[in-house]
Amino acid sequence: MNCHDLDFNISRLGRCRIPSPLSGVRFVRNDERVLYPSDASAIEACVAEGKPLPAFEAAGPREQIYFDPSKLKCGIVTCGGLCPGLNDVIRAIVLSLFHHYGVATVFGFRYGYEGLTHRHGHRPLELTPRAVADLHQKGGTLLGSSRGPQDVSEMVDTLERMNVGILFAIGGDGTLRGAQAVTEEIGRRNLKIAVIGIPKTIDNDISNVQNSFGFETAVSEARTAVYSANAEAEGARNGIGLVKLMGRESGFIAAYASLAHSEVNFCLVPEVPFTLDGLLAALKRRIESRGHAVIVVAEGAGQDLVERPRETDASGNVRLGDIGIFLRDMIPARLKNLGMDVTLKYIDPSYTIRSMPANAHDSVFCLLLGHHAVHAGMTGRTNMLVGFWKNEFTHVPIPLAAFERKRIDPEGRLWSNVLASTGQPKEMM
Ligand SMILES: Nc1ncnc2c1ncn2[C@@H]1O[C@H](COP(=O)(O)OP(=O)(O)OP(=O)(O)O)[C@@H](O)[C@H]1O
Ligand SMILES: O=P(O)(O)OC[C@H]1O[C@](O)(CO)[C@@H](O)[C@@H]1O
Repeated sequence: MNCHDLDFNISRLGRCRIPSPLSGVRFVRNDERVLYPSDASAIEACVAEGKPLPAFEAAGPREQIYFDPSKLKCGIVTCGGLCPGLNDVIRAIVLSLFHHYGVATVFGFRYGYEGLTHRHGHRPLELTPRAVADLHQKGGTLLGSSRGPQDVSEMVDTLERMNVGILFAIGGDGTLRGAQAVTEEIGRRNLKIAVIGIPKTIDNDISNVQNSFGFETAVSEARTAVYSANAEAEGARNGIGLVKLMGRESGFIAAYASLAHSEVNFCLVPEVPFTLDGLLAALKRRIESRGHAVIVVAEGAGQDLVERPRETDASGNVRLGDIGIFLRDMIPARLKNLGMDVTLKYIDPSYTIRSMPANAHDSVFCLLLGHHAVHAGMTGRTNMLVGFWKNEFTHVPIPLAAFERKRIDPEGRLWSNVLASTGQPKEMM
């Protein structure tokens, strides 16, 4: 992607026309920009060529809004896998709409995009401040979620019939592509409906978004599993603790959990290929010298080593082979052939982690994401998501976020840290 692609104008429904009551909003932000990228050479190149520096629009409340709060109805939908903080975001949107702007009608569409079609018969929930009061204390999503294609035209029919002015779509790259398809259909019908995305991915793999909500909770829960794996490994002769964590194409949870617990000896991520022989040789050396080892593997790592189901899930995401089970079975068997008996304990906390309530930091993050989503929607912005970049909340056009995954740069600073703490991956090839 050319860095100038980021110097954009966010889509808007039209000119702002209604003075905002901004009852509870303390400050109003002008159209500031958050520079991208932080890479000095890219910035120097822009300056040398006389081009404007690429930037995201800063998020925040504006002096004028597009919708009339007294007539506005909004909808919220959650799609894809669970993630800590989903309920916090739902609650933040409802409370911001109500308290900051005086919007009283918010529908919660049930079970993902299914709830926007009529054929599944899911009736929307009415989300009042009272209905969401304690929501942030629970994991999961009040609304339910789903995968699988839905008829976009039918979804827009529902929005039109229910007179929804802003749809908030909370989900991963699939959900965001769906939100874009909905926006395009809205445009074809010339309707005044805004669609705002809030990126949800436990894998932290949305492009042009520095951090996504739930990731920090996931890392801290993953660290608990790594502690247990380490205790099990140290408690046995030739003990190995093996932990599998989520991360289909991006190994951020595995990498950060490894950094958070520097006892991890091998961190295997999708971005860095390895061979079984290389891993076994390094593992054997480690156990010979220290008597135990801890391995963290992301679910998408080593896919060339395992049998893959040749299937997709309902949304078309490729199903992965189970690298955790493969290593659990292969490591003791192959090390035995090499003359070493080991005791391996396997921990897969994936679903436990992603269904947790958000930790304190993620709760704050979700609250602010929800508020910024409401501010953006109220001004008539559309086909965008609320991002986070250089510690600023930003407006990111959906096409810049949903079509290419963010992945670990193996040569980058994070990965250098992983190398420094494990000292292993390069010799495992
Ligand atoms: N191009 C698209 N047009 C319309 N709907 C889409 C499109 N791409 C994905 N969707 C829909 O978006 C929903 C969520 O997609 P998906 O199941 O891939 O989860 P996700 O949002 O990527 O979250 P996760 O990160 O948990 O996988 C599904 O109902 C899927 O059918
Ligand atoms: O089992 P499910 O619900 O389809 O979700 C699994 C996937 O969802 C993710 O958590 C992304 O949200 C991936 O890491 C994982 O592969």
